[in-house]
Amino acid sequence: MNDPAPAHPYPDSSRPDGDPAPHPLLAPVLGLLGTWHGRGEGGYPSLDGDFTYAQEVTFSHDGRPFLRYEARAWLLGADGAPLRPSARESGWWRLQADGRVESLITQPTGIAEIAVGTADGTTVDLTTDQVALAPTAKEVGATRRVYTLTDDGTLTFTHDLEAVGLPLQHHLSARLRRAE
Ligand code: HEM
Repeated sequence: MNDPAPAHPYPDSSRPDGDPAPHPLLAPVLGLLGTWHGRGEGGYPSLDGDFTYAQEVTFSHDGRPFLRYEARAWLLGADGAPLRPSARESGWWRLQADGRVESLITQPTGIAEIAVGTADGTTVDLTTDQVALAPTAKEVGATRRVYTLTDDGTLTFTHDLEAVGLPLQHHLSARLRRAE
């Protein structure tokens, strides 16, 4: 008979002062570690009007020089109550010695992105390097994601989108507060 599976000996941490200690290359993104909650607004010229959403975003690490990234959003009604689940995505942000970031992000809508950019301790700015689309995915050409930590502990997020034949432009903006 097999032994019962042991607990994972290398759990993720979402704290800068936790165990394991973050890898030194994570220095420019330490301020992102943790779980964030907040609200945002979105729209796109091809859509019927704008929308309001809530989002939960988590950045964690296992001591190696990459972040694990996970984001879930849900749409909100005019009264602020949840309407339905919306976009979710997860991925990996690989920190390089010169502050460059290489990220791999996938979505259940059939879109896989590789985005590259920089992290400087306050802002992470990622622009598409490559997009791969599943056969039935919507046509997405590029994105730009900018995350900014402000002095009052807010994480602002903007997401520009080039899709369905339209040029790169605003799709989302949100303000998030740390939940833990
Ligand atoms: C917080 C995250 C996001 C939210 C709340 C959101 C919300 C929405 C909503 C409400 C729609 C309209 C269709 C529907 O009702 O489901 C939509 C369409 C779309 N979104 Fe997003 N989205 C998010 C992230 C993304 C990301 C990361 C991408 C691409 C990388 C993306 C690409 C698209 C595309 C291609 C469409 C279809 C446009 C069209 O067919 O005209 N979205 N999004």
